[in-house]
Amino acid sequence: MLEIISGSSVKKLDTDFITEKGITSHRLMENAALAFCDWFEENYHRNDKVGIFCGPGNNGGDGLAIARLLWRKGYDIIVFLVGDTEKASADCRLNRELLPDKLPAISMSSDDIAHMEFDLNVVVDAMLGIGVNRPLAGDFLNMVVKLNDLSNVRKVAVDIPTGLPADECLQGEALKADVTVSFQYPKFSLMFPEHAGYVGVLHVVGIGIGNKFMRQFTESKYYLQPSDISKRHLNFSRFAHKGDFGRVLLVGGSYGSIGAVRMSAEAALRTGSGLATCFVPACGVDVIQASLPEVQVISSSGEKRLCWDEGDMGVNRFDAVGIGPGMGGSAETVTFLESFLNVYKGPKVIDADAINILSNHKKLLNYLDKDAILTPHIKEFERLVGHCENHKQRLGKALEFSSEHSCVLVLKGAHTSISFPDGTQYFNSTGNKHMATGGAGDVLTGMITSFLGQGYGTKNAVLCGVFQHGLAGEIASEDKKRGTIATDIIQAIPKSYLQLNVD
Ligand SMILES: NC(=O)C1=CN([C@@H]2O[C@H](COP(=O)(O)OP(=O)(O)OC[C@H]3O[C@@H](n4cnc5c(N)ncnc54)[C@H](O)[C@@H]3O)[C@@H](O)[C@H]2O)[C@@H](O)CC1
Ligand SMILES: [K+]
Repeated sequence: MLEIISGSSVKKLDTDFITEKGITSHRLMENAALAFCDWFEENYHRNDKVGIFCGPGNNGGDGLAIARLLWRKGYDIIVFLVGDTEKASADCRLNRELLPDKLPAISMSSDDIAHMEFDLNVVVDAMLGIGVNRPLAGDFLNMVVKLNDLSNVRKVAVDIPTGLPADECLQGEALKADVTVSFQYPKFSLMFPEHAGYVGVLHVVGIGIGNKFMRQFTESKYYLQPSDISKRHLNFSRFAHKGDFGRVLLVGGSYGSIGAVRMSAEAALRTGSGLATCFVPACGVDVIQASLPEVQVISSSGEKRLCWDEGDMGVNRFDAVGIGPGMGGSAETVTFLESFLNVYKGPKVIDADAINILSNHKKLLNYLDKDAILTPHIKEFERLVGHCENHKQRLGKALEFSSEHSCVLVLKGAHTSISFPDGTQYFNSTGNKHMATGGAGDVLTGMITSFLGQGYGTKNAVLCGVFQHGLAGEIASEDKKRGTIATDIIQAIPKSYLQLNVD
């Protein structure tokens, strides 16, 4: 499990680690540079022309160490020094002294920056790291603007893109990296969607600080890794029968929006549910039976919209329920949702239109409990809790909501966050931009519901569901890119099990 800790904790952690291990800060910087270079060698050729832009702090020190190590490996390197070298940190100074004489290092004056012409394939950004404490100005700003304007050049940020604060939202400008290679722990601000265009693809490389040591710094924020997920999966014996894999109910649909609940049901089956049933308005019955023969269908008496008839409608025989996709927000449906939540007492995923109904009828929030998982995207979330200025505020409100209503809150998007009532918050590491397609959320609902039905328990179900949904999206988009659609994600679920080595 990778912990996400604040910039100030990172500094304290580094200092404590150095003291306890009896190593120098220079050694830790060398570890960081070596880890970066291992990653770099796997991704870039020696015939690439690499410009390494170094500032005067420890981020610049990393850059200078990286320059020395890559140069020794035969890369074509040129170093550009930005900022006041008189103010260089001790480790930056030391790495400057260790640069081989033959490795070109150019101190960039303001004039040089203004007139600079680039002939580079790769930019390595080591101007400023987590020490940034004010918006960029002067030479740093000018250099960043110039680098951002370059096209056909890959930009790789060391630890964090220059200008991006570790814990806050960006004010002003920052380097727009294609890839960010962050050391040991992903910084909090790398999770914010408003920073996506600056961070690019995020990689985290270890620099030798063990998890055990980091525990004392925990801020209850975690970045999910494949190994965290594999161990949360249940094993089933060869004597298992369909009842062991759970009976799930997917509730939703309205005239013109039956596909949503159908996709949730198919996703649940592909995730392993033994039996999946859809509860839809009458107009949806034939659609589902004809297109998905593996599911059973319960018809609501409402022709075009879900209506609650009477009694408990037998819903408590299901092990888990996913409710909301495509159900709309008509008056009958509001009554339906209230009756459903009043009657059904098992684990449930509440999504899409059901969330919008909760936003418009706040008294229904009283039905939330520890077995409820809400999965809003950002707009649905803000309908629920009100407008947020930025993602940092949203993440704070997600934790508040989860604690106030004792439920799990999944805030969907890049690095989907999962907030628990005990104050822990997990961030997803799988998925990509090609998953931003209609129906992807319905697939997630089906997957989490399926894990709930298989007896995973709320926490394991939601973590496995979110992670594996992203993984299936990555697999689906490998050869489809922006042509990926939600049903492709469903088709890729079986392969996501193979990748996690879960049978
Ligand atoms: N022992 C450690 O702390 C380690 C740190 N590492 C690297 O060190 C980095 C942090 O180093 P530092 O704390 O020295 O910080 P930085 O290298 O990010 O820069 C700090 C310097 O920049 C100045 N500064 C801040 N905002 C500025 C702005 N907007 N414009 C111009 N100058 C500005 C500060 O006054 C300070 O002098 C990490 O991001 C990481 O790359 C790694 O080497 C791993 C080990
Ligand atoms: K940087």
